[in-house]
Amino acid sequence: MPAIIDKIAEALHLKEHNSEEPKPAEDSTAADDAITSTEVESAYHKPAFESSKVPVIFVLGGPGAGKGTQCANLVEDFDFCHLSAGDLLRAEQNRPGSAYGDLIRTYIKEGQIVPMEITVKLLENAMRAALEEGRTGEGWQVGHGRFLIDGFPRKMDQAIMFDDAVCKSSLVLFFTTTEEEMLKRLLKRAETSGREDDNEASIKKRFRVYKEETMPVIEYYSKQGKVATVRDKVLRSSPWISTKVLSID
Ligand SMILES: Nc1ncnc2c1ncn2[C@@H]1O[C@H](COP(=O)(O)OP(=O)(O)OP(=O)(O)O)[C@@H](O)[C@H]1O
Ligand SMILES: O=c1ccn([C@@H]2O[C@H](COP(=O)(O)O)[C@@H](O)[C@H]2O)c(=O)[nH]1
Repeated sequence: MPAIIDKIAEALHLKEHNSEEPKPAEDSTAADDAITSTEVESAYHKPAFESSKVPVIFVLGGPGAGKGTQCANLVEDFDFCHLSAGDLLRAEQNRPGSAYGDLIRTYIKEGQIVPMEITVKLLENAMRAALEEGRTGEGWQVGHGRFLIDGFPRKMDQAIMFDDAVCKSSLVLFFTTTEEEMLKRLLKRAETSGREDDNEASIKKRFRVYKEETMPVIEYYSKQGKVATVRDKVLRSSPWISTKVLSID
């Protein structure tokens, strides 16, 4: 089985892994029983969803790296609910009566990152709605579900807010290719996408924001051993075939 599937299976608790095995209780002393203020605080500021019941996989990569394309494959393979942060923002932008429509439009056109409170709330609401839908399938039962969150977190503040307040992420799938290739793909996509940011000026701004704001997020999760990278040379050999057949380095 290719390594990427192992990583996903582990994130979905389908696979045995040793790192978080509960340790058998040892004889305790009064000192051992003391609780720290950090423990008390974290008990009162729990994320909305528990990662053991609701595994979340972030999907990151530059604009046009193929995140959305590969997510569609993973949905079929693993029964994920796929939430694209960009799609949720565009839906909110176009929702009649939205207080944030104009703000979101301006940020997207400029390739800037919308204030985190808006995006994190949209994601939390969408997750809650999916969990309450009564969906069936692998990983789905009352209070349980599995999510692929595409194009998020784009910035460190979002990553921390989501992990703390919504759900601790289990894995980051990182799709990477050259800027030249991404530009070519996005200009091609522009012929049909109707996206206001699929034009050369916006794309260049998105590349800059990606390097300055999103790469540090990938490094942050990488240091935690949570990143699985899929490189373009692997993707290119089978671009339309499920990630199932791909390997990672
Ligand atoms: N491996 C690939 N080889 C060639 N073209 C691809 C490949 N993957 C995706 N594409 C095409 O490139 C374009 C961008 O892909 P996609 O929308 O999946 O990227 P994305 O990373 O989700 O982009 P964005 O962040 O801008 O939403 C699409 O038109 C898609 O059909
Ligand atoms: O967390 C996010 C995700 C996206 N945005 C804005 O949306 C556009 C388009 O995102 P795609 O993932 O390419 O659909 C992005 O350039 C940002 O402006 C965001 O602000 N926060």
